Amino acid sequence: MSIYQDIKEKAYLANMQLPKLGLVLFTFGNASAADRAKGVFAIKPSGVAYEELSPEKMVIVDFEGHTVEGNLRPSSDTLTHAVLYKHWEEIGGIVHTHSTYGTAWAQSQRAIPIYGTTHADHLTVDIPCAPPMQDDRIEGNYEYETGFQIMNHFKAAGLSYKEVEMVLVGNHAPFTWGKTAEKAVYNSAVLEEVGRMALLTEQIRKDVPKLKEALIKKHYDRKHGTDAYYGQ
Ligand SMILES: O=C(CO)[C@@H](O)[C@@H](O)COP(=O)(O)O
Repeated sequence: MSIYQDIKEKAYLANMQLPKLGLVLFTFGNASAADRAKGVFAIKPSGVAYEELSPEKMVIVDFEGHTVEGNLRPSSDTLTHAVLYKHWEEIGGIVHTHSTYGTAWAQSQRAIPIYGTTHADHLTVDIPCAPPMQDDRIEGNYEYETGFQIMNHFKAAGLSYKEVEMVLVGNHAPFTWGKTAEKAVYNSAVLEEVGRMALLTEQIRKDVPKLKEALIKKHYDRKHGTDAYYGQ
């Protein structure tokens, strides 16, 4: 048995949640799980249908993006996962999907505005949207540069990856993360649902105001503050 069996199982289970939750169609996404002590992560092989996956098919990659174990080609998004694991040291899992509503906001190059308390239960800010990649970086090491596009946007916007565990990449799609792969999957589902609600909200009322600061604070603190009684 592989010395990486634990993260292979975790990555497999996280990937299998994506079609179950309606977050991917065909092979439109990937999940990974990291083992920080060993300096590696397990990720979905590229282009393999979810129903054909098994823990053994997960590919083990180091934080530089080099394959360490596995016979299949790792996901085409592997270098983006590697960059985020390398620089954001408390992440244990990452998910990338092309879920419909999240991707529609990303394609529109818009952050998802904080309109309601469902959003505020998870975040105190809009779900950020990193700008689309510049042409020269698309021509270069695109997936690696995508990782930096995300990190640079967080830095410029003064956001912490520990507090905001999700992002849209303009013209592309969502990425989410968390301390575990399971949490990264949860965050993908939250992003999708909050994105759906925000779109419907704007359709019902074009000039809808953002949620009041007092309600943002009340809802976020109830779930994440010092006397939180519930939460992930
Ligand atoms: O971003 C994209 C496509 O735009 C990829 O995430 C998606 O096709 C999945 O690719 P992989 O099968 O993981 O190589």
